[in-house]
Amino acid sequence: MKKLITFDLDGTLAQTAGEIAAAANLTLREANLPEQPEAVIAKMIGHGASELLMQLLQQASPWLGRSGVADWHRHVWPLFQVNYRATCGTLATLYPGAADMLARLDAAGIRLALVSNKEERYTRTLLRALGLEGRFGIVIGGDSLPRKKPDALPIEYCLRQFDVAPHEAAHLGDSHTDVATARAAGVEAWAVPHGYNRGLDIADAKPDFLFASLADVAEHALTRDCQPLAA
Ligand SMILES: O=C(O)COP(=O)(O)O
Ligand SMILES: [Mg+2]
Repeated sequence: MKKLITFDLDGTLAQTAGEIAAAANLTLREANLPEQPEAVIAKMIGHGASELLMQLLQQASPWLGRSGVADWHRHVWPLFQVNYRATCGTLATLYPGAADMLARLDAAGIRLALVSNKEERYTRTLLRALGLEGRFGIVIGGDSLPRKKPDALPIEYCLRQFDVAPHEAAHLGDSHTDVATARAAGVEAWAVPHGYNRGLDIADAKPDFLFASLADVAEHALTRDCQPLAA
């Protein structure tokens, strides 16, 4: 049994595309730029809010005029922060089985940590809204440490804090970034297919285990009995 499991948030534990798209489209409207469908914005999730705005502006480049994307980002980032602060945690929902999986792992004595690329202030707001405040021994956002996923640092930090060796740990995520982070830190890469991953098939990232559901993750973590989709 693993001693520590680190979890990605968006696309792994929670569906957040709706509230991120709402904040993004309100911001685009305020900036007189064309709105984007939620499905397009969902593919930009996974690198934090600031980078998502950068991608939105790159997409809008035909409408940006003479100012570059970086200038626009400086101008629009304060608006986006106001809007995301207002929507963060209002529309997001946990994927089925998320709360139960975490409770079961916690009860079994497995250390739990949250490693998201979302800025820490939004990460904490979201966890509170989802009823997961206090569930994780460590919460790391994209701006908590000098480097974020796919750098190994956030997971290495958790390993150090809990005094756990890499082979005793796993990272569960929804994206290529999560698999790459797990690899860089030397922990097992676990994945779920229900998330965002830029619209690509997460199986292509070759995680060590790919689970059909969060209930299967708990079953595997506790008994190693569950048959993953791929190994
Ligand atoms: O893009 C985000 O806001 C965060 O994404 P993550 O939780 O999947 O790392
Ligand atoms: Mg994710």
